[in-house]
Parts: sequence; structure tokens; C-alpha cells
Amino acid sequence: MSLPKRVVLVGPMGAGKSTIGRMLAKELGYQFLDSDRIIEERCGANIPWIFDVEGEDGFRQRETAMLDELSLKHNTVLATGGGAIMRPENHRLLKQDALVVYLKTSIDQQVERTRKDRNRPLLQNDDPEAVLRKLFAIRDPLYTQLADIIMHTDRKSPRLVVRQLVNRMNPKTPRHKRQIRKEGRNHV
Ligand SMILES: Nc1ncnc2c1ncn2[C@@H]1O[C@H](COP(=O)(O)OP(=O)(O)OP(=O)(O)O)[C@@H](O)[C@H]1O
Ligand SMILES: O=C(O)C1=C[C@@H](O)[C@@H](O)[C@H](O)C1
Ligand SMILES: [Mg+2]
Repeated sequence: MSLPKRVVLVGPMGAGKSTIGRMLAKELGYQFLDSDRIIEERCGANIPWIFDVEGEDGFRQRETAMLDELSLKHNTVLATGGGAIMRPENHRLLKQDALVVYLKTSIDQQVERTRKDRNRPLLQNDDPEAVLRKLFAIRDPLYTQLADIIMHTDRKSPRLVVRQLVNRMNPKTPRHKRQIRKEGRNHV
């Protein structure tokens, strides 16, 4: 099986899209793109500031424009924001030429992994767990519907998730042969 032109990671806050995306890109020899970070760079402001000044709707407009631009970039691994699946018009942009991977993660793990981070405006309130639970109820069916692969991440290190993903993309190739392919010798 040949590699997909793009790998697009979807899933809730704390699923590990950014962490795993960076490692997976390295493993595949692809460019890593993180839509949240690129939006921040372009805007010259962080996500909490964008939410404060432009509201969530302003952020979602920027996000759709970013997903449109990034949908054209091949040989990339894209870490999306947790809410990228919320606008129906984004679905085509996420799926274009892509293998879509849903990093499925329990609420407990989402809470644990986002606990100390202040960069997620939707969770800056008294009961982030209740918010994550509510978002999961709405979003889990959308992530599931879009996904080509559903990868569970609980009780797995990021390294193990990456290894399992690479195996799912190319199940018959032993690791040492994948390494040779990565190095450019395709006659294994
Ligand atoms: N499989 C894992 N096991 C343990 N910790 C993890 C795992 N994946 C990610 N983490 C940790 O969880 C935290 C959140 O991960 P990350 O920022 O990659 O999530 P995200 O899906 O990109 O979230 P967001 O949607 O908010 O951008 C990080 O501190 C990361 O190190
Ligand atoms: O789940 C969400 O709606 C969000 C997740 C983050 O990745 C950011 O895109 C932003 O904080 C909103
Ligand atoms: Mg992220």
C-alpha cells in the first residue's frame, strides 16, 4: 500500500493530535502542520486572544480558511484543532486527498492531559470536565463519521500510537524494510 498524500488527525483537546502529528510526520518523512499554531502565527496572537477579541465565530472563520489552504498541501501530517469538525463545510477540506485518523481518547485522559494548559479558552472555567463531556457527546459522532482509522490513545505512549498508525498504513512491511524505503531505496 502506498502512503496517503496527507494524514489528517482529528479528535478532542488532549487527544494528542499535535504531539503525535509531529512524531508521525518525522516517521513518514512528511511536513508537520498544526492548524492552531499556524493560525496563531498568521494572526500574531494566541488562541485565547482571538477568542476574546473575535469570539469563537471569528476563530472558526480563520480555521476554515486555514483548512482550505492546507488541504492543498501534499506529503503533510496535519494536526487539526479539536473543533475543526464542527463546520460542515470543513469536512470536504479535511477529507481531501487525506487519510483521516480519529485519535479517540477517554474524558478522564482528556481532563488529565489538558489540566495545566491555559491555551484552550473553552476549558478556562470552573468545570472543564463537564465541558469536555458535553463536547464529546456532540463531536464523537462527527469524528467517527469522518475517520478512515479510529485509533484509541488511552494507556498508550505517543510513540506506541505512532508505531500502530504506521503499521495500519503499511501493515505488511516490517520495520527495517520501511526504514530502507524511507531512505529512498525502493527495491527491498
Ligand atoms: N498518548 C499520550 N499519552 C500521554 N500523554 C499524552 C499522549 N498524547 C498526548 N499527550 C500529552 O497530552 C497533552 C496534550 O496533547 P496535545 O497538545 O498533543 O493534544 P491536542 O490533541 O493537540 O489538543 P488540542 O486540540 O487542544 O490542540 C500534551 O502535554 C502531551 O504531551
Ligand atoms: O475543541 C475546540 O473547539 C478547540 C480546540 C483547540 O485545538 C483550539 O482549536 C481551540 O482552543 C478550540
Ligand atoms: Mg493541538
